[in-house]
Amino acid sequence: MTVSDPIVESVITTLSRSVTEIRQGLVGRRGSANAENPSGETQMEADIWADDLLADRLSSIDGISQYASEERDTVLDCGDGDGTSTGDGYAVAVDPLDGSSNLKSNNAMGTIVGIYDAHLPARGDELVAAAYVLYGPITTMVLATDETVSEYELTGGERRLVRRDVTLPEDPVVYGFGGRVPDWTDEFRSYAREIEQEYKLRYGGAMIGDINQVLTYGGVFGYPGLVSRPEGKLRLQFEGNPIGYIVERAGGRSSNGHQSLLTVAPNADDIHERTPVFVGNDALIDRLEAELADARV
Ligand SMILES: O=P(O)(O)OC[C@H]1O[C@](O)(COP(=O)(O)O)[C@@H](O)[C@@H]1O
Ligand SMILES: [Mg+2]
Ligand SMILES: [Mg+2]
Repeated sequence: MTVSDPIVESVITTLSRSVTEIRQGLVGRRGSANAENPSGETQMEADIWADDLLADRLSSIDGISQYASEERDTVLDCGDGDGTSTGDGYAVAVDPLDGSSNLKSNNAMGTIVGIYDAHLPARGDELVAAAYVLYGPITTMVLATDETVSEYELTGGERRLVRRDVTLPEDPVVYGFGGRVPDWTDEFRSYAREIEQEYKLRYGGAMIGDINQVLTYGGVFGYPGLVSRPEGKLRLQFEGNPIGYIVERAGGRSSNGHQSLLTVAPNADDIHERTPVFVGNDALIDRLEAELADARV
């Protein structure tokens, strides 16, 4: 199934062709690079390598004007004119390897790409498409556009549609929350205590693995603001917005605890801005926002 927007289609085709190589290239790159990314986290060799590979390929696509990623300080200007609303192309924001600390223990990881019809940093509702790749026992991709959400299996550079019109199951089954429990706020802890009585825990240390559980079974994923770090851990441009877009297109909700992630105005001076992230079935996000609202009054 091809995407009607040719620039989005080119990005998705390029991503699909690159993931076999990324997957194979993880072998031998499981060590730390002895460097920090702009968020102050230790980079793995594979983080830097996957970022270089995707920057090279995505920035040379006709119609892509900016490339930004979690692993580089500044936005790369690819200066490409075309017929998009900014007049100079779409911007791609990438998490080249999501959950790369799982490389050491050989657990799930992902790649996330958001395609914005705006200059970065941008609001999530400027996304025209977003996709994630899950490196599990098999490699899959979930792609959301304004039209639909689809799941593909990726092999040998090809993508094969396995699920069309993906929607969140109505009856939630799973939950996963990040951060250490003593570092949770009282309000979030009381929400979590209720949720854990009702649903099954699924938390794997890679957001993409956990999000795919929620999209498959229904439920809620959250990485909350912490007492020691109220802004949370995940990044708005590279993680919160694309995942919020995918889950909302699949019929669920996203939130920073108070409003849809897609309506958050980004800090123009900080492409690496962090945000609390919550996504899942409507009712579970409504309950969360109600609980956190109590903390504000
Ligand atoms: O180790 P923690 O605190 O549970 O954090 C895990 C979270 O951090 C992340 O690994 C952050 O993403 P990166 O690996 O891309 O930095 C998420 O995938 C995951 O949900
Ligand atoms: Mg990540
Ligand atoms: Mg990453």
